[in-house]
Amino acid sequence: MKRSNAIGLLFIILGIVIATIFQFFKSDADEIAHLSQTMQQALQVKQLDTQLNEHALKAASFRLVHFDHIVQTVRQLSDVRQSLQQSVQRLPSQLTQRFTKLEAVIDQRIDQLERLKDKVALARNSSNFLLKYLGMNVDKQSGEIALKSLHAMTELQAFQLFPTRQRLQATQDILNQLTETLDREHAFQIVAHHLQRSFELTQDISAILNNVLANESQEAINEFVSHLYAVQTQRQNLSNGYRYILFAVAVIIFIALAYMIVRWTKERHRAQEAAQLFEDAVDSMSEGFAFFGPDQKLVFWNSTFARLHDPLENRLYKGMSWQEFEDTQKEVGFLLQSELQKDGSTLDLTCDGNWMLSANTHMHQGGYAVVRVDLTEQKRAQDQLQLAATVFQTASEAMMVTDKDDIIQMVNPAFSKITGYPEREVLGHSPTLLSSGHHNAAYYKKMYLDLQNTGTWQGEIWNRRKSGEIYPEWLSISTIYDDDGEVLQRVSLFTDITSRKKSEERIHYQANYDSLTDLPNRNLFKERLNHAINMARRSKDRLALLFLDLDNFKHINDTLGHLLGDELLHQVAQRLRSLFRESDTIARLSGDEFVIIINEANYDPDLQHLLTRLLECISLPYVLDGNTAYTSASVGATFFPDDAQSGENLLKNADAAMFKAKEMGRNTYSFFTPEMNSRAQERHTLEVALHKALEKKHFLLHYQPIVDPHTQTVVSTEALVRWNDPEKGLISPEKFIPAAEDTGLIVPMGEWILRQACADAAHWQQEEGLNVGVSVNLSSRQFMRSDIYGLVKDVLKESGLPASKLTLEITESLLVEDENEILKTLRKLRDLGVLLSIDDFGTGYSSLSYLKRFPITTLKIDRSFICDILSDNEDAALTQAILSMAKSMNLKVVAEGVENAGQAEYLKERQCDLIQGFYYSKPLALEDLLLSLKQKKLSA
Ligand SMILES: Nc1nc2c(ncn2[C@@H]2O[C@@H]3COP(=O)(O)O[C@H]4[C@@H](O)[C@H](n5cnc6c(=O)[nH]c(N)nc65)O[C@@H]4COP(=O)(O)O[C@H]3[C@H]2O)c(=O)[nH]1
Repeated sequence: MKRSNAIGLLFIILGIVIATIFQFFKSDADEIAHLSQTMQQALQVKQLDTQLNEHALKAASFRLVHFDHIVQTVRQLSDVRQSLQQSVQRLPSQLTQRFTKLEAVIDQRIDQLERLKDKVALARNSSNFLLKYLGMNVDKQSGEIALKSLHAMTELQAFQLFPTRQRLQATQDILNQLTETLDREHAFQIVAHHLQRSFELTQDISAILNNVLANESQEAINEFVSHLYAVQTQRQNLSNGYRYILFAVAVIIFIALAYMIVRWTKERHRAQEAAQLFEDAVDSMSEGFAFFGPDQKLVFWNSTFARLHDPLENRLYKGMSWQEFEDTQKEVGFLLQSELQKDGSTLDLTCDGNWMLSANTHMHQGGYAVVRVDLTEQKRAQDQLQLAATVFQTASEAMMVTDKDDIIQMVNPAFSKITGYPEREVLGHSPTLLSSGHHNAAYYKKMYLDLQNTGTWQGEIWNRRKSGEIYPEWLSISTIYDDDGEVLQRVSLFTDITSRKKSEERIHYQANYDSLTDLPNRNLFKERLNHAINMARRSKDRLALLFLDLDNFKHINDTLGHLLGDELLHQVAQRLRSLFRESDTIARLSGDEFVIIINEANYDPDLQHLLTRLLECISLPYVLDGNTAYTSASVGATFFPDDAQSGENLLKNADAAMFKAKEMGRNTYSFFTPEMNSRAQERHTLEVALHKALEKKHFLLHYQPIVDPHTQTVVSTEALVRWNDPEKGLISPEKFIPAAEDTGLIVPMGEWILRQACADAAHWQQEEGLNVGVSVNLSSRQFMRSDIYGLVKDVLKESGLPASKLTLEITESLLVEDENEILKTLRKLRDLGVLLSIDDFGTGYSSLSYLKRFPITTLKIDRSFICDILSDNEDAALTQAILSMAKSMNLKVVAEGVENAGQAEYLKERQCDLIQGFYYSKPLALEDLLLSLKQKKLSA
């Protein structure tokens, strides 16, 4: 029997016992209560009986005026007797018998009382009669008789009051005497008769009273009561006995119950412990486990099961049906994939990326044991293993696994590809078969020690391929240890870094060398200079730094083109190399600037001699693609530690000295002196001031008219920037434009100039009604460094100036830069309708072919040709050639720098389209220009 059933049965029995006991006690209590009630009734009977005695006594002694009390008491007695009769019926038969007896006695007693009442009533009537009679007839008789009658009456009454034997005799005697007397006195015979009668009645009353008082009833009642008491006591004792027994039974049951409860509690506790142990054990299982009972309801699941079903979001609950469990899984899309296995289990992929093996076993008692094995890690490991195998097979890095004795166990295809050794030729061999002999024993010893100490080593190593070729590789070795910390295997990974080394070298070269001359560039120069300074500081030597700038290189570049310019630079570098020692550093800083670091240099004549030779060497003719070109150099020289302590300052010094050499007429050298610093300082100050001036808007524009000599009308103007310094007044652009270009300030400055010029021209066009255009100079650097097309488009839109009224003046040097980009931008500008003019035409690159490619509209002949046009045949011829060529190419020509009428006339005669120069007007402030234009004061 199951424990729960046993407990149920026990409680049922207990309930029955308790109910029976309760019933028993209830009936027992009823019975006892009934007995006690009967007893009370019996005592009441006894009490009434006693009262009846008293009433009888009083009645017999004629002390009762009436018999109401007797009647009432008799009635009460009858009622109580009736109740008692009913009560007695439920009592044992012995009591019934006694009660029957009692009833008879009571009946008898009531009879006696009835008789007593009658007798007493008769006696009292007789007495009353006698008294009345005597009272009425006392005068008719002798006093003796009356007295005797009264005496007899008195005696009689005394007897009635105290009916003793003596008094009976005495009363009898008196009555006898009276009777005798009365016989003679006939009139009083009736008295005698009544006295006799009263006497007899009194005797009867006394007899009845005696019977009444004989206490038969009391005896009967007492007997009944004592029996009743005995029954009650017996019943009480019996009840007590039962109580004790029941108490004992209750105690036994209670002890038994307590024992059972304690046992059950212990067993339950043990069962709970066992269940807990089971749950803990199941809970600690790495497998997920859940149990659905025979009713298909979820009874239990462990934490692994909960974790694996995490996406169900705590929707598992005790009592959940199998169907509900499956529906919930579907609802949340728990299973992404499920593969049936041979053993009936399934390999599932869950929506949170876990893999698990699921088996649902149907129990023979019904229900399911649901087991989930988390295979995520295993799957991952498997995948990783597969990945590792794939990586091993497909990696471009060579991999080699050696055992603890340094014997090759595994190599991958990349190993064979790099080393040229197929796997079978290296397995079982030592990696030393790859040794190139490039490294000494110390190198390998260091590697071995590192591996022993840290388990890893990495670095560059040169090995030998099967073909015998030596190559560099980047090798990383790591060690795998066993559980005891002993070396198990070593894994070596290496890549062939031949090409990387080459590209590193290339990158290093590009970062540090000038590709045109193969000389160190500014970067490497700085490094070398600092190194040389440190060395010189240590060895307390002096070093010299030379700054060399080619004279008129720009001109050569412009005239011969940049390819030949480059060739010239290349040849200069070769000449420099041939002049200086290997230990000296020759570097190209930029363009035509070279620097030379001379270690252990002295002011001695040797250095001066070297400098002279340097100048001579540079000024020798250069043959460039069949053309002979000449150049010279200006060289500045400075010394460490005499002139400066740092590389930066040394370079500044050498630069300043080179400027000095330029000032000295070029093709010469100059040694740095402290005064030269002030010049460099000046340039720096200029740069700072320019920044400030731009911020504070200290620039303004002057406009120089461009005149059509044939009509003598102003067709356009050239905008020329001025720096209006609050202290120095107007400063010429030639003094600050180069600095603005060097610092990049030319970009914001040029933007401002273009905006202002277009705004002014739009003003005089629209407000003043002057149909005059404007030309704006665009510096090559400004052109290269900003989005000129976007700027021009915006500015035209903003100002409202027609594009055809804007001419952009560019220099020839711009056209030889990055041709394609420039061409694209110029074409876009031209498409806008803007005119494009080549400034300073004739001074630069003399190939005219670009004029065809670029959308140029105007050529501006440089004023250096105009100024001697009347005296110099060459200038005149060149001007003529430009004019003819322009005409044939349909280009307009502006001659600038025209200072006199002769020049103007000359140009006009040769069909020069436009003229600009002091002859017509100097550059004017806006107001002055407007005034002149309005007054048409432009003709010379
Ligand atoms: N001796 C002489 N000179 C004459 C005569 N007619 C005009 N000039 C001067 O020649 C220069 C013409 O400008 P440029 O060739 O573009 O040469 C300009 C131009 O290259 C540059 N420059 C001036 N303004 C700007 C500007 O707004 N932007 C840029 N990027 N450069 C500018 O500064 C250079 C010098 O400008 P300026 O000093 O204004 O000098 C102006 C002008 O004053 C003449 O009959 N005789």
